[in-house]
Amino acid sequence: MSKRVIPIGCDHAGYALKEKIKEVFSAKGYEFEDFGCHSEDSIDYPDYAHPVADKVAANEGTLGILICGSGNGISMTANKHQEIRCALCWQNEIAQLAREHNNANIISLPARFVTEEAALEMVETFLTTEFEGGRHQRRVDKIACAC
Ligand SMILES: O=C(CO)[C@H](O)[C@H](O)[C@H](O)COP(=O)(O)O
Repeated sequence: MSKRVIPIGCDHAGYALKEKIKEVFSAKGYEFEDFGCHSEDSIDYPDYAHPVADKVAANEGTLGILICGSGNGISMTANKHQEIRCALCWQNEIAQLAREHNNANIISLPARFVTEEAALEMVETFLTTEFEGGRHQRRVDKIACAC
């Protein structure tokens, strides 16, 4: 799966921002695999977070995007997957550090608490920032547990 293809998902609170992200980043050459939801009708975020997490987990090097109201429920769900490091981000430097230090492979955005402009900046940063490795690799390796 090309790194330019981005699995994306949301709940009803994140629907409008998901559509904006797709519009803006499609124009920049990214493609999206959209796992829904597809309207602002109330739904349950785990039903949309798990498929995105499955897709990212199955395709090493792929980066995904999840969006809900607070960003919490959707990231909690994704982080149940062993291979997923989903980072809840609310400002650009957090998104940068999520990639540089944590090798996060999904960004979680809190649509009800960030501006559209801030969210788009975070997505740009997340998709274009590389993991630094080194001491951070050692720490990331320790996240996984056998429990
Ligand atoms: O925690 C959440 C899931 O990650 C989100 O904030 C949801 O979007 C939120 O709980 C939805 O709330 P609503 O009152 O059902 O719109």
